[in-house]
Amino acid sequence: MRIVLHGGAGDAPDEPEPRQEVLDEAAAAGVAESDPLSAVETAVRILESDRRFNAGVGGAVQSDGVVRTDAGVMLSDRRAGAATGMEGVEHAVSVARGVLEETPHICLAGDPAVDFAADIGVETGVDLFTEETRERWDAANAPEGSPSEHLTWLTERFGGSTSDPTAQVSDGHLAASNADLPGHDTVGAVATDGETFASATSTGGRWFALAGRVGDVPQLGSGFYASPVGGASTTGAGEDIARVTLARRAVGHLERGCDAQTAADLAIEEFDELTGSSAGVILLDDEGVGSAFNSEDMQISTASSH
Ligand SMILES: NC(=O)C[C@H](N)C(=O)O
Repeated sequence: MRIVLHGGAGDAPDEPEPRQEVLDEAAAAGVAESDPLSAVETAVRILESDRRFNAGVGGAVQSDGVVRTDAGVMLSDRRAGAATGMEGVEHAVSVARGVLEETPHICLAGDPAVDFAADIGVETGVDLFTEETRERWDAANAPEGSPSEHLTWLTERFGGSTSDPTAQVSDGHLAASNADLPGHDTVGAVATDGETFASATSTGGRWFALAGRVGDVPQLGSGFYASPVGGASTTGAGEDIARVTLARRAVGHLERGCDAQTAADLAIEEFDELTGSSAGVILLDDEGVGSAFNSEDMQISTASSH
């Protein structure tokens, strides 16, 4: 088994060493599994449980003061599952796996996704706040009121208009890093046993997004993708990642014959040109690993059992 993980693209983390240790521990636990889907699930679950990452516990808070989690998983044969907008679900990746394995669908959302999680034995009702995220939320003085009343307040904090692509081009780099808690970011993994690739990505989304916002992570081809030649997991400004279907784009470069590093570099170069925003990607193919980002930092870890 071979695996590569990322701990999110964003500002330089304030606790790089302990984060790296957790990433390395997750990679080691992943390669010990017997199939790629279990490898990515096991690795991502460890990261979801660590408060230093924006996934599961420690996830970003939406404009109504709720942490909602999202995840997606995909296999080389294009079976896929995702789950989004779940309150109180730490292990979104396991719900996404459940959607892949147990349903004829590729994505479940909101309260019904939480009910499905409970039905398949994924713990629900978990407090996803940490001391740090609680303090940050309390200091933000969110206004009471309807979603439209939240918009002025959140647009200032979210870092620019997300409905105006021109604004994203001019200040996308700022927008991506502005709102996120430094060093707390989306997590993802890609693994292979030499035959099948599995990709997984999990997140709490972006800080101060409008309640109900769904980013790239549970969108097939944006936050995650796999095909017979390899797999990808992305991180960064989700609206912009979705605009260019970054994970699909990166795997497309593998399909056209690029090695994993060239494919990752090309995908981020194109993303940068098209959106002016910030993102990162990890890729795995038969030969090796690729990773690229245009944010300040993106920690990764790789492990192999042979
Ligand atoms: N930090 C991240 O990677 C956030 C994630 N891509 C989202 O937009 O939901």
